Amino acid sequence: MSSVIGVSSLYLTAPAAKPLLKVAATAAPPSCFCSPRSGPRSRELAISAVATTTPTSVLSEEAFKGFEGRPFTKSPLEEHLEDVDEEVFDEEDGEVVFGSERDSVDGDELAVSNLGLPQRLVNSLTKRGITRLFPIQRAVLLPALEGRDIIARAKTGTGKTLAFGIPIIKKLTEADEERIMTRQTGRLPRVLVLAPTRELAKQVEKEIKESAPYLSTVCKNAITRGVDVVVGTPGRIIDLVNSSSLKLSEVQFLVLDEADQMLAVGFEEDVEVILDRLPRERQSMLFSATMPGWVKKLSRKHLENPLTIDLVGDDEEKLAEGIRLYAVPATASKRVILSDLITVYSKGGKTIVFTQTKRDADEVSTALTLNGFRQGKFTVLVATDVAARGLDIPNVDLIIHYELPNDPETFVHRSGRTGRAGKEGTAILMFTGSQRRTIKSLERDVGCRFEFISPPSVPEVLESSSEQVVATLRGVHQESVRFFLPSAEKMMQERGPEALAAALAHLSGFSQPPSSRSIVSHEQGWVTLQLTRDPDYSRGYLSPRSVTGFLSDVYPPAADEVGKIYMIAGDKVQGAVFDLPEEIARELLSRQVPPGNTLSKITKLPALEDDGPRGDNYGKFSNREGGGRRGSRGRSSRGSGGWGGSRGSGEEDSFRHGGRSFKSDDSWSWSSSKRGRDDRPVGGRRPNSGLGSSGSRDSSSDCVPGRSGLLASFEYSLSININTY
Ligand SMILES: Nc1ncnc2c1ncn2[C@@H]1O[C@H](COP(=O)(O)OP(=O)(O)OP(=O)(O)O)[C@@H](O)[C@H]1O
Repeated sequence: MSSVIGVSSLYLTAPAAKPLLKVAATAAPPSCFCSPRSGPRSRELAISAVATTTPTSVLSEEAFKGFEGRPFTKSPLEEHLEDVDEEVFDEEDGEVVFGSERDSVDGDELAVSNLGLPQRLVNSLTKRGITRLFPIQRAVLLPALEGRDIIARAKTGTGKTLAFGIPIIKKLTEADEERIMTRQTGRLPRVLVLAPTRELAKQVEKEIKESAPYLSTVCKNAITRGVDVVVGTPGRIIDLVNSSSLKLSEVQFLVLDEADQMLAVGFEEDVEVILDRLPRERQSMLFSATMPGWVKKLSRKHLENPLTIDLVGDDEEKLAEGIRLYAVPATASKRVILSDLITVYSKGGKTIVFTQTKRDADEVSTALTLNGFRQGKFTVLVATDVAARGLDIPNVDLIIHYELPNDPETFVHRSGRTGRAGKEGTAILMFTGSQRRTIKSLERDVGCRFEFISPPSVPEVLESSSEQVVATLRGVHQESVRFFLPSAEKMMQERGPEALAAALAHLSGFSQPPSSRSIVSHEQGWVTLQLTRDPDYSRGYLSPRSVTGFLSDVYPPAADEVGKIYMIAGDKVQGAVFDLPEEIARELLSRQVPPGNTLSKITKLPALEDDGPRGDNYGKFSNREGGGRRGSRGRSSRGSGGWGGSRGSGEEDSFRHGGRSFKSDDSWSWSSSKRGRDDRPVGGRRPNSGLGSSGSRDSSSDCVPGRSGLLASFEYSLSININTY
């Protein structure tokens, strides 16, 4: 987990060659400096706000409004920093500010009303419930107001949009107020925000519009009417520039949102063309989860002396806090398990189910529908990875990875659709037996831990269904209730509380008694048994063959009917689990078993041994440079070392995984032949295939208005199953 747990401060690493650090220091207790991150390559400074200056740039007083009363004196640590040997810093990376999402500042220092922001901006932020800055917003604000170019990274859902939005809006608003500018029609845009997908572009537009309704922000149209902020995908922006509908000559602020994703969806050329056409005098901010070679090259060429702000770091968990992680084996009947997971874990709230391809999304959403999930039980969006990045749908409670993501970034972004803006959420990974090792890789890459759970048992599903139905009943209108009162009273007289229980059972979809169900295959009418053997009584290890032998000794029909036998993982226990038809299991359990053997019906699966080669594409696809396995490369020895890692732009997309070395193209045919049993399509589709093969252009088409519009837009590329109460 995080190496900075319990340290509520920002960490600053600075090149000693640039010692002019100015620190708004609240002297941090010495313990703050004892982070394990301290190492030969970095020095850390605990501060509550940081600004840097170079000999040629002077901090404007304005930038520090709201931080009055905290003089810019050198802290003892800052003085120490100035004595630090130059060699310990990586000159190439320039100035880097590390921090943590856990950073907290007491008091009202981060209250938006105390930051010297224009009153109009404060009012609209407050109206939206945004009263205090989040850590990334705090970290970006001061250097951005100073005019620095910035490269930044923070976890999902932590408010990156307003991190660049607030300083830019402040500057635009003040410029307008100073000039008492009449809002000319036909004025040219001063801000250009590039986003990798139209959904994300639309969302950024919405966020800026709601924060500064007095500015004119457009996603694609109305440009001729005069505009302050233009947000779009590179493809769309290029089209507009080429058709002379958009002129970039007045752009003062450029934002590249999800820069690494631009690369992944094939926008690199468009981005470069656009950047070449922008005025050189401008401020640029680049947000990126990873730093593949292309992004590094881009920032070297187009950003000036950028300040890097990294609130994720190499060692920390890459997921936002507040996301509970579960992994559930789904050896068969995945869709049934999916339905049960949603029932039990969504608690009636919003769920997003991620699949890898549109076809799978279609199938899953159809299956959910067929399973009767249009009864208003829950709200589910089934989506491919195109929805994984950036989408800010409020209050999503549950993410289900119906199929394993191809790389750690996709996992982080999919999961990050919940647990946003400091809220809690749950992400569940469905895996098959052969994917157990991939989960270990994922844990290592993302720096997270899964709790392994069993598919929900029938009683769990019943209980959750009942709770949800009860919650739904609370929403039934009094007027309607009135009509049913006479019948209810009559039933209560006849059957007492049972009458209500029957109604709940029916509404939960359990009019018929629930039959037993295997927790391995989830098949109805089957149960799962566990056999364990005391090593003192046995010669040699338990194996599937010896389990069958045991069954034929105890009750031969059981040996004939037994399903696939899974061995329990670990050296301590010799055991196996297997499915049997309910009747046969009952008979078997009534028989005497040889001493040292224990046979029981189970409702939770123990950890099982791997049972074959990986059945997934984890690590085989990735952003062409930045994603994939990086563990052993460069200085980030763990996790997404693409950020600041040493992987050069010239490297090919080959990476090691689990002892095997893949090259994307070669590995495809290898994987195609292996994947049949996984019930997934074969062929050379990349993870973003929801966009189509020419995904980048598709994604740059028109934006869709509003939240409902946003969801509706997925109908072009994704399947949706949205149920509302
Ligand atoms: N200071 C704040 N206080 C409360 N809510 C905020 C604040 N800043 C942003 N938010 C809200 O938090 C949510 C997440 O913000 P945003 O979409 O910018 O996150 P993000 O970091 O860009 O996430 P992702 O990496 O997934 O794209 C949004 O609904 C936004 O309105």
